[in-house]
Amino acid sequence: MTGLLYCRERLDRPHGGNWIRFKLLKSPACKCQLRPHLNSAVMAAFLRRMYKLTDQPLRFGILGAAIVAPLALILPAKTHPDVVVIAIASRDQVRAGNFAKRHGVPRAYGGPEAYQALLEDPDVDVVYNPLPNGLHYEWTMKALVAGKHVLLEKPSAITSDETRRMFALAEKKGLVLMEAFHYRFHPAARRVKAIVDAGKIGKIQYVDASLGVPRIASDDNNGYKLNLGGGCFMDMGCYLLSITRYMTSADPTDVISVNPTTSPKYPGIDIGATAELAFPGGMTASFSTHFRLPPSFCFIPQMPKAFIRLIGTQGELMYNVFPAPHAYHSITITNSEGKIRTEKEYGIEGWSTYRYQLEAFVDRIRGRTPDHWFDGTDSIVNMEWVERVYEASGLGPRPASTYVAPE
Ligand SMILES: NC(=O)C1=CN([C@@H]2O[C@H](COP(=O)(O)OP(=O)(O)OC[C@H]3O[C@@H](n4cnc5c(N)ncnc54)[C@H](OP(=O)(O)O)[C@@H]3O)[C@@H](O)[C@H]2O)C=CC1
Ligand SMILES: O=C1OC[C@@H](O)[C@H](O)[C@H]1O
Repeated sequence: MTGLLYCRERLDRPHGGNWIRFKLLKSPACKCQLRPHLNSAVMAAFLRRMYKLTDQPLRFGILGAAIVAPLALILPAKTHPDVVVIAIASRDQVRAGNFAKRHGVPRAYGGPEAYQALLEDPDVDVVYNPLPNGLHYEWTMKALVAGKHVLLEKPSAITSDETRRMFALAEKKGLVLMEAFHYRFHPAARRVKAIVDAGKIGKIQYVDASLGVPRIASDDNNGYKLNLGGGCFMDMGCYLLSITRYMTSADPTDVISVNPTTSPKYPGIDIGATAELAFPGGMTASFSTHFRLPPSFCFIPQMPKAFIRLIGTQGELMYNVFPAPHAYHSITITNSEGKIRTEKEYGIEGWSTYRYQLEAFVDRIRGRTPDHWFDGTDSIVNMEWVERVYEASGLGPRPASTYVAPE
């Protein structure tokens, strides 16, 4: 790190405010832009670390060599000056070693006791839990008992009772626990919320939201396994509930109908589902989600679908590609006269939804006020309505964890 030089340039942002861009001149690949109010604190931490003074960055450990881990944590961590990923644990020693090597993670725990060994590593401050849904509760509880903050993948658990217990324990232990609904932290989502909150499309009467892919990975994907908390509404429907609740600032009051698509190949699993839910004030929401969108005219593969459309008394808003706005998105507002306006809000260059999420999560751990935050109650309510959708679907509940946490 010796001889690193920095240059600062001030950038004018289209929606007000200035960003300071720091460039590590010897490392052109590592480029980050920092929010003005964080500049001094983050830069100070960065410099202290560089000169090997006091502040340790937060040291993350990952449970399971999950496919999503590089996208959701490893890559975002590279541009976060206060985060290092120091450990990976996998049930398989070779997988742990390969993951560590590929992603430059210094410690690899492998074998049947690997997850617990990572939790007992005193150098790990924070645990990222991207295990299959059915294991979220057990390993989050164990991580909290071990005194670690937890970034927990969505959906938070199998039942709202599990979610409630996890957040209660986090609170009791003074630890930060967050469900990784990354989409919420991106400026595009925040812009949509601001438009809706400002009443630009009037009072919301109807929401149409969809998340589906032509074919999710392989047949042995955990999404198809009931014992691991699989199911399309668990995996993708939870986003639709979450974004609808977030954008409308309202929680459902009833499940009107649910129609799951099933296959004898995957007992108890919805490979897709449509659902209609009631909200206060007569608002309704229609959700549609699919692991395998059927081809159009039986042979033309469908494009992935990922949108929320909010219809209000004075117009409507369509937010397209809400889970990955950093890759592409559009926010289209149609007013009551039929005039159409499209906006985009890409935020900081190179920052994905996951990078924004990491920023907020770390801010929270460090005692700063994140730009956006949502607490355990939000996750509990979301889980409650995922459960209710399954009850109404006829498929019944996903099997809850059998793990019994120590008193
Ligand atoms: N935020 C996002 O954008 C995304 C979030 N997710 C969420 O991340 C989580 C993981 O997703 P998923 O698709 O399952 O990821 P993976 O299929 O990659 O599985 C995650 C890891 O769980 C570990 N594992 C532990 N026990 C089991 C078991 N009995 N069977 C299978 N794997 C096991 C494995 O690690 P090992 O064998 O190395 O120990 C595996 O790599 C889910 O909660 C999902 O909802 C998923 C995709 C995107
Ligand atoms: O979180 C997710 O986002 C994208 C989906 O394709 C994936 O199945 C899901 O787990």
